[in-house]
Amino acid sequence: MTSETLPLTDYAVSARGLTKSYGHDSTRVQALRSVDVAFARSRFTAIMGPSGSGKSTLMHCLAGLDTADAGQIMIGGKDLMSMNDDELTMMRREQIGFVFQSFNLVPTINAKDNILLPLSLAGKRHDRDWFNTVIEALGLRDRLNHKPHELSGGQQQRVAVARALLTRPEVVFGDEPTGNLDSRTGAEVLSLMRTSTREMGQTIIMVTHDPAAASYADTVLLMKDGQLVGSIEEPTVASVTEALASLAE
Ligand SMILES: Nc1ncnc2c1ncn2[C@@H]1O[C@H](COP(=O)(O)OP(=O)(O)OP(=O)(O)O)[C@@H](O)[C@H]1O
Repeated sequence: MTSETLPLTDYAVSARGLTKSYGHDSTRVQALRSVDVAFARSRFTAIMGPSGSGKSTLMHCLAGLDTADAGQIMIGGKDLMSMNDDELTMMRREQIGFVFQSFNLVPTINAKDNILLPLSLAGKRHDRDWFNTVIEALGLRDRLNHKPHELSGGQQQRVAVARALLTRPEVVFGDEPTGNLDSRTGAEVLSLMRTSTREMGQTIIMVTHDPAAASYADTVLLMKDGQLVGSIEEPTVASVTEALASLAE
């Protein structure tokens, strides 16, 4: 079934007519121009495009971190735009995982407590079996008692990925998740993210500038001037690099 034929509720995340501008009058920038997009479950999608094309704005709106001016966003069958602040906070805590370039771990607590933090904040107990599955998959078993500064960059990012996966969110958003890692460590983290889509059914949406990172995704969406202008299935470094070059023309 192609993405066009699925009803919107069958997607982990979808948006229709998403529009967003910044500034006023002469400084006004149209960051998103009526974007329609849908992300099927258990898929790893990368969003790419030239600087200023609207990638971060799209991701921040989809994740409820920024507010679109108009349009509809559905996450797990729920309408994000109609939620009040409390509902949005709950949605972000329980249905959305985040992996940022800067890891964003709490420095004073160990890896295990960092991984459990979103559940602790929500006042929920963790499912031990799932915790063990995630820890084993990410190779973190012998690092759980270490504080972030006692871990390498790659290990810190694996802790952040584990934290994102632990709530079994509808979607994990990655914002240049390997931007601070060397290429070998980045490749390791990306493989683990891809494994989580294949073996755990996780849906992942990642913004990146790096064709090598994007080649781990199932699909690359291409943006230009606040619009989606194309997509690549089963991307390779070469096909992504070529597509980006033609966008820049
Ligand atoms: N807070 C803001 N205030 C004003 N303009 C903004 C703001 N955030 C983004 N913009 C503008 O909106 C447009 C889209 O920006 P966005 O950050 O989404 O692009 P991007 O594709 O993620 O860029 P990059 O690859 O450089 O991170 C740009 O023209 C940018 O200058």
